[in-house]
Amino acid sequence: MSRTRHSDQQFALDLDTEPRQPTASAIDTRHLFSRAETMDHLLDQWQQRDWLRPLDVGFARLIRTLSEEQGEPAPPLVLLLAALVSHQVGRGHVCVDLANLLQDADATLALPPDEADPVGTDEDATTAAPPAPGEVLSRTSLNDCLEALAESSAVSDGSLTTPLVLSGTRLYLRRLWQYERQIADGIHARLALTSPLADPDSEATATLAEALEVLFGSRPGVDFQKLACALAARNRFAVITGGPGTGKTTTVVNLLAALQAVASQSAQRNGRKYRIRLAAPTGKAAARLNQSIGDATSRLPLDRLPGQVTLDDIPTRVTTLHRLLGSRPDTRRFRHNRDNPLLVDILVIDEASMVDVDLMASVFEALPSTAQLILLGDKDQLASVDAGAVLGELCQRATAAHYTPDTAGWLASVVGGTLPDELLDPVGQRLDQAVAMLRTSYRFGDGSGIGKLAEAVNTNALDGAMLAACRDGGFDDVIWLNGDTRRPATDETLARIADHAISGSPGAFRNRGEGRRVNSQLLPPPVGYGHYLSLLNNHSLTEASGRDAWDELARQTLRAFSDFQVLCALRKGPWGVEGINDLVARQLLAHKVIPRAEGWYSGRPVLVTGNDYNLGLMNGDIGITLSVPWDQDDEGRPAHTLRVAFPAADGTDDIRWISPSRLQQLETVYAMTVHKSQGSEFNHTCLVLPDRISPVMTRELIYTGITRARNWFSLITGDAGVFRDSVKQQVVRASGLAQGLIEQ
Ligand SMILES: Nc1ncnc2c1ncn2[C@@H]1O[C@H](COP(=O)(O)OP(=O)(O)OP(=O)(O)O)[C@@H](O)[C@H]1O
Repeated sequence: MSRTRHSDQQFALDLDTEPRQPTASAIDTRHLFSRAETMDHLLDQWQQRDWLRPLDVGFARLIRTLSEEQGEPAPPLVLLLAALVSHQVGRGHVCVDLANLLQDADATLALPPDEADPVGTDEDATTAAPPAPGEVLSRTSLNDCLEALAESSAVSDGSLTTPLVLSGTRLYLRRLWQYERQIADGIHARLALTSPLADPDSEATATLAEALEVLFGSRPGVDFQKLACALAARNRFAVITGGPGTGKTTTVVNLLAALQAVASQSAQRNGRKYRIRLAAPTGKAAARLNQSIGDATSRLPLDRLPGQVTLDDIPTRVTTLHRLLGSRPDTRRFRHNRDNPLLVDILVIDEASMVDVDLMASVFEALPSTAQLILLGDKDQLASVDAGAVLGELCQRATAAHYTPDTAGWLASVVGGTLPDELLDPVGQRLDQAVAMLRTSYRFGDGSGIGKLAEAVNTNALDGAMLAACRDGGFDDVIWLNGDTRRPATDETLARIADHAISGSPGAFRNRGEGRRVNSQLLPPPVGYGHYLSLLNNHSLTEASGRDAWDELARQTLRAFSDFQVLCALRKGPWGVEGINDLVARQLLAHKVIPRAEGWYSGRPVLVTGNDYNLGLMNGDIGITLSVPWDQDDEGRPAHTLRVAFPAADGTDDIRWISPSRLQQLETVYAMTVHKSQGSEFNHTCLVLPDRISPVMTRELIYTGITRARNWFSLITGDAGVFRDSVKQQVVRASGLAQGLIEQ
């Protein structure tokens, strides 16, 4: 069978086609797999019900057109699978594993969606409901699918430029297959590079061991931070994963200091230090890392390290990945790529769980082939918004480590100590030897409810005792405001959320949240949004105040705003971000702490929802609207105007003031989705869960929501059972990255 190469441009056609007019005829299921028109009709009906996006159906249609142009009409089964793989990509999967799809289509596809019209209750009684995807797929088999795909000119194993790629039983959109390959190749090539540090008897290894001894000292048992440093130093690609406060930042700063010590002693490098860059996926995450990197760097015992390592050798500026790679307006292509690589020897990416396959592939493309890449992140957090779960997949085996005897021996000579047997594996894979998991949280002490609750959620151990402790004041730092009511009245609960959002309900915490110490520091009691608004409403600045004074007020207000954040699982409805934003704004207006509840007003907090390269704003940036006296009235006197204050993008303490009229994509942010909160941390976080479960409410989502709280966590549920049930739901994203690394 001949196959023709299609240009990439053809595949990039705008697939977001207009939906076709509804067709009233019933689907003749006998011809589903023999007539493309019948399959087309079925896909149309699924689209009309919002089960599929126009993009998914458009993609299937494009394949049909391209195949017909080749004189080889695509089998209807291929059209079906094309639409479904596109649907899955929209849900964050990199591919569809056909074996899983055929085994349990409903669960794999989450179709029909819960909120859609139930099948069989079509409003138009003359129209029979279309069969659901699960029912359609039950009429075929894995073999049929593989055969149909093998015969289609739209499919190849990737060696031809076809819109679909089949790898084993995994079916990909070509673009995503390419990203995955690029990542796997980049990792594999780096893991195959030999380093002088791999030789336990080399001078470089002796310097590394000496530096690690200075930085960490020796302690009984395994020091996982020291171990992580050693492994990451030895490999050109490494992952350090750990929950909140397990010392990822501390570890990486020590690692960079140790590597600079090795570089400065290396004859090969002639004393040249490494060029190091630090990056994070969002501005918010970059700003947070800036702060903690700065703190950790200032504690380095540089004078005791081997070599001449100075503060200048450890970068403290963290940039966003988009900025690092050189994003350009109106194109997805970055300035830095294979032809124009980054000038860097070591790149550290924090919050790597948020990086999707597309962006990660761009990182590998822009990195020089020998540059070292270190990923930091929490493997248990929600995966990226767009397709892929790169960090999660690379860390699949992190808990049990799987270190080989060779790695264990090397670690013993560099780090000291003996690894426990349960972390050893004589047949551990190459990647395992470059992954380290930090296991002790220094942020949450032993008594911390936030730490305990997060762990219980993560390990699916949310038992009655834990729920009772949250409900009945068993912890200093956790409250479940309405945990005593199984199914509270919606109005009452929403009113409670509104009150809580203003005050933070310190009275509901033990001792009103007073007198609590964390790491011997006395904490102020928990607050709500009333806190930052009172700062804003009671300042004493005037027209005569200089720009510095206004900058300082903005800084303080932004800091105070980050002391509290309501997080929602959902976007829409009364329990979602939209409903809660509206609810809180109305309550703040009723308390007269904001002048209006809609449009622009002093005190309005906003979240940027799309990158704006011209303004230098990134998706996820948060700003606060202030009334500033920088306008002039008709007589030339100073007049107040609204400006939105954003923290500087470069991680400095500067403030950027932007006129509201210039801001295009944004929303009010009294509430934000847990997804959007990734990479951020708030002193007090309130997680709102709705009154019924939905597929988006998963263990990862609840864990991410809880771990956004640094010191205080409150939970409000529309139905108590939803909390427990969400933790039982776990989503595994289909991808072939881990498999690809094994097969290389
Ligand atoms: N080995 C250690 N001994 C004592 N304290 C530590 C140790 N490692 C880290 N810490 C402290 O724990 C806190 C959290 O550390 P760090 O910021 O490095 O963790 P992280 O994993 O990067 O945190 P996050 O989850 O917020 O990104 C810091 O105050 C740090 O000083």
